[in-house]
Amino acid sequence: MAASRYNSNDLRRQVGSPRSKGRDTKDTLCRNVVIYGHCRYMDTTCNFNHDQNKPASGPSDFLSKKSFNADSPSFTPSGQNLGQAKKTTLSSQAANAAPFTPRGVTASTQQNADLTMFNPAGAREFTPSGNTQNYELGNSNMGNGAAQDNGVFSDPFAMNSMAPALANNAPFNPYAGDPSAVSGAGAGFYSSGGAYASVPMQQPNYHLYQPYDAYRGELQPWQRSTYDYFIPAAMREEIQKKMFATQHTMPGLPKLENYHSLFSLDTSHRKNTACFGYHSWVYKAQKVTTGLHYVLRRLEGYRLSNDQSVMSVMRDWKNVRHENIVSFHETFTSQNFGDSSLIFVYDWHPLAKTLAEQHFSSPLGNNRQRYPAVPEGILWSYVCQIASALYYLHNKNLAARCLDLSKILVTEKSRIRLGSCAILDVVQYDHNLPIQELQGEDLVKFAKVILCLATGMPPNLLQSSNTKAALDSLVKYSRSLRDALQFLLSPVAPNGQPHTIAHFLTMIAPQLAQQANNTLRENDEQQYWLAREIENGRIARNVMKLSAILERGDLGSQSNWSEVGDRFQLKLFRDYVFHRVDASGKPDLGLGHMLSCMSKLDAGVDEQIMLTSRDNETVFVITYRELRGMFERAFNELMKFSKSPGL
Ligand SMILES: Nc1ncnc2c1ncn2[C@@H]1O[C@H](COP(=O)(O)OP(=O)(O)OP(=O)(O)O)[C@@H](O)[C@H]1O
Repeated sequence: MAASRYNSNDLRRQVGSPRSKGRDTKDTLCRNVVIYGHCRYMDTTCNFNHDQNKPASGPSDFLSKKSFNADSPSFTPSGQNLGQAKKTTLSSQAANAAPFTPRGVTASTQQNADLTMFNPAGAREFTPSGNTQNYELGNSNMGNGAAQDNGVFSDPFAMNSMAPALANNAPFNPYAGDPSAVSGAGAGFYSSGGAYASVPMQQPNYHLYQPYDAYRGELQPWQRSTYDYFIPAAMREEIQKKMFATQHTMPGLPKLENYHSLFSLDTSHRKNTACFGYHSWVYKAQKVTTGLHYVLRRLEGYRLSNDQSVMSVMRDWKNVRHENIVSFHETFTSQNFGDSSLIFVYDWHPLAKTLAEQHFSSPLGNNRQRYPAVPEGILWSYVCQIASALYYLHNKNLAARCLDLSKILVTEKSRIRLGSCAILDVVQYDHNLPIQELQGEDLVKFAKVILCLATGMPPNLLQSSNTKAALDSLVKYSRSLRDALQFLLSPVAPNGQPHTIAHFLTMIAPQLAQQANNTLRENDEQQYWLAREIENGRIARNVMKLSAILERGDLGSQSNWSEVGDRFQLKLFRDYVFHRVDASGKPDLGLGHMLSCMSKLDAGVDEQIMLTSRDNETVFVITYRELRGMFERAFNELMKFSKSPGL
């Protein structure tokens, strides 16, 4: 077994100052006297000889000694319970190790570690100021436990790693704060390009929880702790609502050949036939073969007389893919609604609203009410997106045709998609109609959509009033917006050339640039939250695995499987991570502790933790690496008994 089981009483006995070796030191000249001329402990606790005239005797005289190690007198400052660290490496699996673990330990062992932590301030006096002695660097024991545990700890202050570079005997003081001295002292180690320029980079451990910088808002500490780990509540709510909307079902609707679980999306029974010349109904449905969700638009009572129209629409529209157009997939007829219906299948965009619903509180019908005008920033966003979609379609020799407030979809804040494309190409099929004419109509319809939103007039109200007068009334909007609408409404330029969407795009180039910038900013923000959720997803997976292992009782022929062997330590680890209590016995629900422990488990770092059984009778000192091995073994064992693919 990787970890050792100890009795907590044994451990407690180890806490405290290590004992002196009881060596006779009064003949040994105190090194502080040699280096500094005096020793501040001479009248108190230092037992060494402070009389320089008295000849040093015996082999312990440090002047004749080459090595500088933990046994040297001046490494034993009184008042600090550093004691004399053993030169031999101390394994984490030895019972005596835990209380003396100085660095890299977790909260549970930190209090004890404070006693043995190497304190640069406290050691200041031992910094050699002259070239009076050679350090045996490769062997040096700083008294801070850095060399413990077979190199498990990497101590940034340990000098072992610098030994080759400092072999030229130049004393190196890591606390001197003098970069030039560093490069001078260890020329082979540091490049001449700069004192720290070539310090070998430590590779980050990619498995540890490393979210981006903390949320920058002005929040209270208790709020921050939540915001620091998860996506904003509003964003999460929106995504959850979308998932919820996708799962909606409605009894009583027929099942079609390829689609089932229909759900009506219509918000009203009053349907107008203005768009297609037929009543149309909209359903969300799931495809039988793939389980994916789609939107079906049904034209009620439509009799297909010309197969040609359907063939040409399938050919032209099936491969139209643009971020501002609702993708069309297929069209078919159906008798399952009790009539002869023509059905068009589109992408499903959960929580989509039409522009009319968004700004005019649909249904429009014969609505003659005026609504608040839409702010110019949003209008420009719509203009740029619709223009981009039309540019794509016109370049493909297609026309949108169905540009209507009740058929353009909005998702999120102002994301636009042209919906119901391809329908008019079937129901008003005329292969002799010149496409340029339809594209010219697209521009005028486009202008009218924007004009409706800018004036707050529903389409029927706008139609009955003078378009020019409506345009002139837009005094609170910028000149460039009015010019853009004017351009779209006039079919030809003064030179007789027809206006095209390509010309229009050059006209609104500054707004397109602004729109692109807004999109990039949103993209950056989403990347930020995505990065955070990736970390959380990884941890959620491990929590699921751990829960699958623990408290499950028997497995195969082994009774109480999850309570014995490696699983026992995993159970104590679970307690350590999730069931902590503070000094007064109240639950400690710090998310930071949980996330950090779970990510260290995932990374299998060499950091040690102390796990204690609930009855305080058993204590384990164990590394995350060892726990990780147990975790994997236990889960793999579990998988052998399972038919499901696992996590
Ligand atoms: N592809 C889609 N994805 C998600 N929702 C959609 C999709 N297409 C339409 N919808 C939604 O279905 C609902 C009904 O759409 P519809 O086009 O019938 O609007 P309407 O206002 O009822 O228009 P009309 O009166 O002309 O039928 C709207 O809320 C719309 O947002």
